[in-house]
Amino acid sequence: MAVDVAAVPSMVAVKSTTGAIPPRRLSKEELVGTHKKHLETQNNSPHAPRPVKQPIMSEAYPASIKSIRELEIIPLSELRAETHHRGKGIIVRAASPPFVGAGAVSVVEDAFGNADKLAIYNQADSSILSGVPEGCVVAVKEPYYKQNGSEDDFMICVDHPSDVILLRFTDSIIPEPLRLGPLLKTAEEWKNAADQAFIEKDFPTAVFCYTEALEASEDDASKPPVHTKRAGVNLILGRYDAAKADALASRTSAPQDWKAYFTAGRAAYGLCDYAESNKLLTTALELNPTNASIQKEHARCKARLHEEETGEYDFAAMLASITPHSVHQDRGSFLRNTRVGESAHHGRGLFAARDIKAGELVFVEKATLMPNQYDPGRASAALYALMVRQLCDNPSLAASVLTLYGGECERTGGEGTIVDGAPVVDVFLVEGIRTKNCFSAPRSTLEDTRPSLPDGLQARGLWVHASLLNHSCVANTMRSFVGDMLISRATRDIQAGEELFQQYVPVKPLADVRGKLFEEGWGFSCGCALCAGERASPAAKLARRKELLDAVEKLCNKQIPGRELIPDAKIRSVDKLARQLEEAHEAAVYDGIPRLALIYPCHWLLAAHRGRKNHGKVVKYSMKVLRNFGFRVPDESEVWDPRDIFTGSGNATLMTVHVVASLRRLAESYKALGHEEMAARSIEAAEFGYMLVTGFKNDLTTLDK
Ligand SMILES: C[S@@+](CC[C@H](N)C(=O)[O-])C[C@H]1O[C@@H](n2cnc3c(N)ncnc32)[C@H](O)[C@@H]1O
Repeated sequence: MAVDVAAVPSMVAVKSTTGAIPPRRLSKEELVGTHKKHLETQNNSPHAPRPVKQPIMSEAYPASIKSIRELEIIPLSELRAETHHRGKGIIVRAASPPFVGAGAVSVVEDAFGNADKLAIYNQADSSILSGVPEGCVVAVKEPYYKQNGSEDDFMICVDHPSDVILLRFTDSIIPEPLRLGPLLKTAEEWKNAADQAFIEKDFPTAVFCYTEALEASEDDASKPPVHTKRAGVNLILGRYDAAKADALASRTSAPQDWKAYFTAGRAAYGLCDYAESNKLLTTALELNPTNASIQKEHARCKARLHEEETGEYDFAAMLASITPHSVHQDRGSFLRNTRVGESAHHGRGLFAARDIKAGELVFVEKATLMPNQYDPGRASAALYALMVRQLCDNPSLAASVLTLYGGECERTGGEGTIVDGAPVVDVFLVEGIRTKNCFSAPRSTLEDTRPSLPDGLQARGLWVHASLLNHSCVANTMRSFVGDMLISRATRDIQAGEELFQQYVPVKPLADVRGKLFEEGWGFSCGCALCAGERASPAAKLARRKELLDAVEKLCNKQIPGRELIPDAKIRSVDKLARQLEEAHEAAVYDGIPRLALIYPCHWLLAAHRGRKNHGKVVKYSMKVLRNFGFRVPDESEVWDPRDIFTGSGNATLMTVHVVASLRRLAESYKALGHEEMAARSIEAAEFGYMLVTGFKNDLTTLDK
């Protein structure tokens, strides 16, 4: 089932019945009656988009880490309202087809003749439980029972996908009255049913039936072909861990084992484990050296290993390959310039594994998870849904994803472990990790710098390596995107062993506004050279800077002039405010750090003088803009080398596309003033800066298009 996502509002309403067994609940007939009406609506619009129920963190509760076999099985009649039944479980049979919306809602019955409603959320569409078939028996671990509207209307609400398990028909835990007995008897019958489901493209059912075939099989010799088939279906479903395990289980020590190694190699490739994939494909090739499919996959894998090793990418070709339907790049991640270590600022951080020169690649990382969803109303929910799905489908992901910082979210320590055959996935932890670690990414940063392309649409993604970077407003790395590839370059020379930082979000000019953003969004107080430096400035000075910046913004309408002629009087007014603002930056505090509040007025003056072809003034204000970003430039336009600003400005510079734009204006005016050499140097510096911003060498004229 396609998951088309949008956030779903919470329906929680804590009622007076909290903790009590409800005196009355809807009867089975009432439940079925209402359910049928819902099903009729569903049947009228079978392809309606399926929303995602994104967790509400204030309602967080941990996923069960117990096996159903450790829990006390209770009847539905013992469920208490608004209660998490710790230490308890229920076993129920679906007595209706599901109503499929944000979750799958079914009428269920237990072995004691009770009926109730069961709502299962957050199941991947690769799981049968995303649409609980009528007649199947499920166990719900440590269920939560909630009021659902009217006084007698309740439902069992399962948020964590691992809190519900589909029981095999032969499972001895199923109480007698719920037992149907196996629908099919022999392994052969199950295999045939699986083959049929496969033909009908019902892959989750095919996996279920192949699993039953393996369980029903009485001789080991008949199992390898079933493993081979289940491996193939798991590969289609993107369940790469299971596909690899099945493929390896299908080996028989015969030359035909090349198929097993080939499938296992493709599964390892799907997990982006190219070293493992290479090993498996090499073995496949040794067993079947002339097979063209293996040769092709092997060559592809080698190309990924080459990228991982060298950091050599054809970024322009990658960009050209992007279409609205395809943003994912088949590339390896180049991470060897960096290492993970303990940060003095917070938890883990990334460090330079060698000296890295300004402009060099720090790392290039393929997204661990990034849905092709750029709709602002859906991008976050899509990433959340993908994270949950992948953690269910590929338990090996837990090692990198679930160890990421999750904010205040409580952990039991059991997250990611396999219980009752499935990984424990706590949706609140997943959401906590998403909010603290995800990045927004345009389809391409280069395209995003075009003034004529103002859509500003961004997907949300998770890059597990990049998310280990701590924040600094004056970061020594800068990220850009080509599809789902994150490119990180050094904004200045970095020595081996130095901690690497990135800006989490564009930095706000006023220290208090900026600080609040970090505190509220990520729970930290920034200690970078800029923030620490500005803390030494008294509140009265900050208030003065705010007042003056407000005045300039109001006077100029927060716009930047184009080529139009701005009246002298207005230029003089802005100039006066800019000088006062400059005076409100104490020399002792701001020596060697950016003066962000001055960037807008200087940028405005640069543009206003450009409109009047006042080239000397354009040079002056371009240099001021650079200075205010923290770059070391002389006060006056003497002979100097703009190409040195990235390496000779200390460790407190701030890099954005506006630096590039100012360098271009500088070049233009130097040229108009006849300083050809200075113009050429400025252009070289602008090109270098544009490479930092966009991730690779690009033509500056894109900024005019
Ligand atoms: C994506 S994580 C960064 C990696 C993190 N240090 C870890 O151990 O996984 C984001 C969290 O790191 C912390 N953090 C990031 N930059 C920081 C800084 N400059 N100072 C203090 N804490 C910081 C904040 O708690 C933030 O919510």
